Amino acid sequence: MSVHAINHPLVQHKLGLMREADISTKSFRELAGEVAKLLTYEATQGLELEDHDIEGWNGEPIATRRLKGKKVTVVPILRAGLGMLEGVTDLIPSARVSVVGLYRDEETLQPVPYFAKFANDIEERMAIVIDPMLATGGSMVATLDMLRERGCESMKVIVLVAAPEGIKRVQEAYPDIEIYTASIDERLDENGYIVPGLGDAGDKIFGTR
Ligand SMILES: O=P(O)(O)OC[C@H]1O[C@H](OP(=O)(O)OP(=O)(O)O)[C@H](O)[C@@H]1O
Ligand SMILES: O=c1cc[nH]c(=O)[nH]1
Ligand SMILES: [Mg+2]
Repeated sequence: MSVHAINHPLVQHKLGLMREADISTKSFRELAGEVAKLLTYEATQGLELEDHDIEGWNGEPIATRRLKGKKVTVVPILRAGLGMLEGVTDLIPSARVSVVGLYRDEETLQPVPYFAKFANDIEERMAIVIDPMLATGGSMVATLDMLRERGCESMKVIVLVAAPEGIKRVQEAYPDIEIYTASIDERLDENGYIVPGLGDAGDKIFGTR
């Protein structure tokens, strides 16, 4: 597995704004979508192209290229993953959306599933799983397990912030998966929150803090 920490200036600037203690719901939500879009640009670098000959503006043939390869399903992990969805589908408008609902039990830090609805042909698609926070990794691994059980072979992960603990957990369960993130942060605190992190991303996106 490779972890891609994206150091692009726009990503780093926007992530820095998201870390401000008194950020508004509006700004946090907008920035989550913007950073998700920039990370999607990076995560799709490897998509395959094929030759495509067309007739150009003056009637002459032009050799162009278009996307080949696998179809995509984007998989937001509820709730917070929804805050990244539009940023991703802006760049991949034809993607199907498969939704996984999980929350992390505050005491045990274990993921508790409450919803799942996948694209019908999930086994033919590349899944891009999106969630702002990769903390212990429990929610991400549970989601990847659901996808793999349904025959999905090709999976990528996009998170805004990742803890080393979460990366390790995903790496152990799925050695071949690529993770794209705006930052690998220092550690988890005693409550399983990423430090320095963003705080509770779901609450900040939905204004429920
Ligand atoms: O890596 P983990 O330790 O599993 O933690 C990360 C999960 O916790 C957060 O969701 P939360 O449980 O707060 O649900 P929410 O999105 O509904 O707020 C976050 O959005 C991830 O899904
Ligand atoms: O730092 C964290 C960890 C889990 N979930 C969050 O929203 N933030
Ligand atoms: Mg939350």
